[in-house]
Amino acid sequence: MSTTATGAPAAAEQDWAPDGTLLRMREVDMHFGNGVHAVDAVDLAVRRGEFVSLVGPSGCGKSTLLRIAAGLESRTGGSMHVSTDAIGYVFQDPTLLPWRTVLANVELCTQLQHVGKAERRRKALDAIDMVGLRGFEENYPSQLSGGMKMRASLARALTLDPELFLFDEPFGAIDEITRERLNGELLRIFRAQRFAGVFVTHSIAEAVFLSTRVVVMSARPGRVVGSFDVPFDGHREPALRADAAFARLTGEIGECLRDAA
Ligand SMILES: Nc1ncnc2c1ncn2[C@@H]1O[C@H](COP(=O)(O)OP(=O)(O)OP(=O)(O)O)[C@@H](O)[C@H]1O
Repeated sequence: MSTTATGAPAAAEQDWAPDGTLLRMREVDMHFGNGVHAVDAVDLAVRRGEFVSLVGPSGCGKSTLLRIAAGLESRTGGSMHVSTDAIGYVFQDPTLLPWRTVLANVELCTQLQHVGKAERRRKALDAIDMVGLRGFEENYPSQLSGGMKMRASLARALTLDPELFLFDEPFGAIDEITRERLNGELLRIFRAQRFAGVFVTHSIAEAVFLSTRVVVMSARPGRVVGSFDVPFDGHREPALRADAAFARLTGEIGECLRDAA
């Protein structure tokens, strides 16, 4: 999917991302019809193999930006290029269908894409394996914990083999220990798949632990006010959170966030 500033398809730009940039926003603006100016001239570029977290005060337009990137919302200004159709989206709510088992929920997206039965079963079982839900295929959502529901939601998105993976605060409602475990598992999946990730969170520690870069947004209308490269290598262990360099970086980002609020 590649669009111009007016939203029209730009066929000539199909191969526009030779450097692996899968998402590029330039001066993206969002004015809602009710007069809310949510996003103000945001520049954001994310390459394959980059995991970028967005942090910012509540209501600064983080979810709006993700929705624009996914094509769920039309920006009112600026330009955007998304150079893949393989987009995964994980919402804050796991959005599982209560009458379907874990396996049937995870098969839903590929089923909607008319992927053949054997292939979608294989993809679903692979994804269930990847998120650590093996053995729970026949359970219904009501039989799962919050963390397990989120794993199922993640697995469903993984079946699409996303090249651009968008996460809207997926672990916000999950207890801290489970959240840390899920962070480790998401990092492992990212290392294996090397998609381009954009992750919205209110937790600076989560952003630093997961990301290659953390982008700080101002209060509404959201502008980018800071961008911090995360220097740690991909093999991050939970103990990293106690590291002095980790604390220094979260401190700097926190300061930027306080100035931006
Ligand atoms: N469809 C809409 N119509 C009108 N206003 C909207 C719409 N969607 C979001 N907004 C407004 O746009 C602003 C940004 O909302 P958004 O959900 O993007 O913020 P956020 O940074 O993700 O917030 P939070 O961190 O609390 O989840 C808010 O003031 C919100 O009320």
